[in-house]
Amino acid sequence: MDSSLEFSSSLGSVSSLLSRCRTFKVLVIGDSGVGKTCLTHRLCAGEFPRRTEATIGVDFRERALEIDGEKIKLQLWDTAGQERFRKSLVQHYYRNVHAVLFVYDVTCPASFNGLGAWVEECRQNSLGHEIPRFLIGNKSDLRNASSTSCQVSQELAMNFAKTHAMVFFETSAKNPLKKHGVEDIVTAVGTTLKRHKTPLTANSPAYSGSFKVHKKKQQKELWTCC
Ligand SMILES: Nc1nc2c(ncn2[C@@H]2O[C@H](COP(=O)(O)OP(=O)(O)OP(=O)(O)O)[C@@H](O)[C@H]2O)c(=O)[nH]1
Ligand SMILES: [Mg+2]
Repeated sequence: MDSSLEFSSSLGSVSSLLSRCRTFKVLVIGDSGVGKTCLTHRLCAGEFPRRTEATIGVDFRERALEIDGEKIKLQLWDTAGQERFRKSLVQHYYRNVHAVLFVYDVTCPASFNGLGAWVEECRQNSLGHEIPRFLIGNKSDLRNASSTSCQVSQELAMNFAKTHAMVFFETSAKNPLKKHGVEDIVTAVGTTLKRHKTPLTANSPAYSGSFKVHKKKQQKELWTCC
């Protein structure tokens, strides 16, 4: 081979190596209507979607970030909360997961009480205890608007997080105050994963779009609510 050609092709592979970054699969689970889609939009695009529909199957979103000089990518799997839209995909959700975000709605105690079932689903799909878990109470902007009897206290959530070895955050995908910013979540997940020693997917293809469960007929949205 021509030596100049050889040199330029090896330069090409070096630059492609440099542009690769470790990609981590982050599963986002929780009851329907807690705001997983809005939250992942906020984490990845920095905005609150004007309108959402119940997720069918899974939607993929990516967020690139830099931690201590290393560029990494979080590949967020925004899963369907409704059983009928997720059941055939559950095993795919859990394959090669690097972290899990458990989301509930702070103004909907039912969604908090439902967390046990999500922890159980993780167990049934052999999610190891070494996989970092994060508990996120969403819709904190509604705390002042709803009565305290219909809210999940931070103390209760912190106890749950402690029992299940989760890192706890409360935030709002709609109106994140600086104090409860979603960037803190991104940084915490990224920092934890960067340190983590699990095998990583390097150079994995960029995911975007969605993977739908086949629907027989269009069904109306069903939000769990208080
Ligand atoms: N006030 C407020 N509303 C929110 C917030 N996040 C989501 N919502 C609203 O909650 C509803 C459900 O949000 P989604 O993100 O679609 O819920 P989901 O968890 O993805 O639901 P599934 O896809 O069915 O599992 C929508 O009407 C959102 O506008 C928030 O932080 N504050
Ligand atoms: Mg959704």
